[in-house]
Amino acid sequence: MTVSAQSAVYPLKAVRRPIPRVLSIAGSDPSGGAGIQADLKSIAANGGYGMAVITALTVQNTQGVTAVHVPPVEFLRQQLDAISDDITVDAVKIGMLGDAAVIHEVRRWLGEARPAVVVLDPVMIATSGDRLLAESAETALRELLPLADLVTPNLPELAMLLGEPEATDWASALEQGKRLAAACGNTVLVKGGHLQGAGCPDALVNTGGVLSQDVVEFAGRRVETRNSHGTGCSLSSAMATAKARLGDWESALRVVKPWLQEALIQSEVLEVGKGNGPIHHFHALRHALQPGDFAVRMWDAAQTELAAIYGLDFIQHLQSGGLSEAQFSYYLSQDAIYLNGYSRVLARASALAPNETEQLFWARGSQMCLEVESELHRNWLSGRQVSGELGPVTKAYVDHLLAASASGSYAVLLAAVLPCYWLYAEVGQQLHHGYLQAGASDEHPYADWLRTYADEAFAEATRKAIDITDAAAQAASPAERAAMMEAFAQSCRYETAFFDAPRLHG
Ligand SMILES: Nc1ncnc2c1ncn2[C@@H]1O[C@H](COP(=O)(O)OP(=O)(O)OP(=O)(O)O)[C@@H](O)[C@H]1O
Ligand SMILES: Cc1ncc(CO)c(N)n1
Repeated sequence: MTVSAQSAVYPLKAVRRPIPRVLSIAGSDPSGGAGIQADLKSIAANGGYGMAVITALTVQNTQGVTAVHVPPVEFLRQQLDAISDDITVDAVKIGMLGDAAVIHEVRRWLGEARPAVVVLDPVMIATSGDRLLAESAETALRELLPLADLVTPNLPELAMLLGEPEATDWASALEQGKRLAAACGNTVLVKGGHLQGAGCPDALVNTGGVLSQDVVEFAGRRVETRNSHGTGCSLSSAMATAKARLGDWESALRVVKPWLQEALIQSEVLEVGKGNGPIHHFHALRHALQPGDFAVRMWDAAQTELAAIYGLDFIQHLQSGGLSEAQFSYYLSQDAIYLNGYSRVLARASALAPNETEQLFWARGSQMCLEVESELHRNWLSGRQVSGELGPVTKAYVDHLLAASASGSYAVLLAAVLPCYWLYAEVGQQLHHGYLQAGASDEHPYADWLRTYADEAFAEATRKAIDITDAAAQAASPAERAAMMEAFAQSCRYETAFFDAPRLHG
């Protein structure tokens, strides 16, 4: 076998500029879905540093454009020169130009600044059908085409630039693309967005041998959505960015097309406007968890078990006073055994804690468990008939906690230990409240026990334990967070089982 220099197993592309500096010269869309607003999002989402020189202001929302204001061209010149006097521009995307004076000014600037990559989106008419380029400026726009490396017309724009009728099928759109590319001497991105059918293809067309073939097609599925406002702006600025980063148009469209398709698919979550809504440029960005977010998720996950706990005979009879002495004694004895195991697990949390504050918090919790355990023996269990044998639910619950402590993840361990604080505090408060509501009778057989329940110091410790666990979730990886939710939910189920164990095993 001969080994050639071109036979790399995985031919890596040379990165041209890791974070290209990309300038958008375009109009403003205050609704944020098109124009420079879309361009800046698109540039950032595709790994570039975005800049913007505004050619025109539009009064626009997802339903249409109602006014256009083109500021003095002198001011445009100052903006463009301010950028190129100071900053190396790796790529330029040109969008809405408004009128012929603006086009001439941009043309002058391109001739002087000579940016390495120029993408021209020949914007004439908005998705809503409103004009964004004065009719008298169409000739000036045609003359600008040869200064661009890539032109990205939609089908009506392609037809207008050629002075031909609009293509109604993909094959004739590609033929028109070839004619425009040959006329301008550059690459044309022919877009299938305006065609009908299940597919939504795009193609890069260049008749000068720049591409691997004259026509390079990229198949795509049509996304069923009204949210197509600004797809053309987003595509052209993403292409400018990806070209500067990856070095060639084909590599650029290979990453940009799937990105755009996903942005269309996920656009529904944005819920912006009543008309043609924007696409979701940052669909790939995982939003960082904010403080309190994970606590809410855990609380939501605990609701089913909490409802189950309130429905248990044990809890209802403890509240009413009808609970049998045997079941109450079983519960107390298992609680003492459980607390001993729980104390060891909290000591492990203390050992894994990332700082002294948390180390001390769990160490104190661990110590408190042992104190409560001996108080149970001293004050509650000494006069009772109890076996002191390890029950099946107690064993399973403690084993689950020990397994979580063996996982080595502080965050997962905290999620496992939290329900014992949180659900117990919650149930305790409800039981105590119910006892007070019913008149706080001394005749209640479990009056002493119910009085100990609503302990403010324990509620405070519970709040702190929730905050620490929430913070640990913020620092955790997505996989670790999933394991946290699993460990938390499992402990919640054991909390329910623990209250139900006296009925089954007592
Ligand atoms: N429904 C869709 N599903 C998938 N891709 C689409 C859809 N609509 C448009 N696209 C893609 O979006 C890009 C822009 O295409 P389109 O032909 O809509 O441009 P445009 O008319 O200039 O956009 P704009 O709506 O911003 O004026 C192309 O890559 C096209 O394939
Ligand atoms: C400012 C601006 N530029 C371009 C378009 C094309 O979508 C638009 N709607 N608004």
